[in-house]
Amino acid sequence: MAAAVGVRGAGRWLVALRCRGASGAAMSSDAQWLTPEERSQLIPDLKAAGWSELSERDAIYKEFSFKNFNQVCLCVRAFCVGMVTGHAWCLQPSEEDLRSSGIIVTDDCEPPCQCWGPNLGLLGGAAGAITTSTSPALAAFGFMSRVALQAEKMNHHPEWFNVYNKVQITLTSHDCGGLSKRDVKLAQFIEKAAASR
Ligand SMILES: C[C@H](O)[C@H](O)[C@H]1CNC2=NC(N)=NC(=O)C2=N1
Repeated sequence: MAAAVGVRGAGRWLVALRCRGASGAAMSSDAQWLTPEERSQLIPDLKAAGWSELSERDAIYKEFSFKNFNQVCLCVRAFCVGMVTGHAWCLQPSEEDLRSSGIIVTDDCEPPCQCWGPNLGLLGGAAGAITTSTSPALAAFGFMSRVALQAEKMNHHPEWFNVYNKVQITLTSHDCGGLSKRDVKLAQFIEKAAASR
């Protein structure tokens, strides 16, 4: 899978390790294994962020857990979508509509929220308010979607497992049979994606 390429320079042997694809052709420099120096520089940062090294193979692992987020008060009795000449169109989405869009509906608006229509001002007492938040499962899916797009862009894919709000991720480079710079780059992206949820 991997080949050691010796280069004679300045009286000593410099060794660069490259990963090889299925055809046996050396892959781009981006596909190189991590050098020992890079490992000692980059892996501690990832460990500090919660990644661990697997004992059974050269890979890193982290579990992400998602909670409710985007808690906002939403007007449901008068959910106004626009205004023309002083009149707002008010929809009345059912709880079922909201739930099927991944919105959690509870009755505990805290603090009591006021309902505002776009360009309209306070809608007043006619509008009922509920607390809403996106479901943890949907938060996990959103995170996975962002990671999946990046993985496609890099042509480098995580091994992952998702149940409800948990996403377990293992990163390794199959063509290298171990960690490469691509794993570090993807792990760094994953950290950002998890932080921006
Ligand atoms: C053919 C395709 O380019 C390869 O199979 C890519 C796809 N994604 C990959 N992802 C990972 N993690 N390792 C790889 O070696 C790899 N190779």
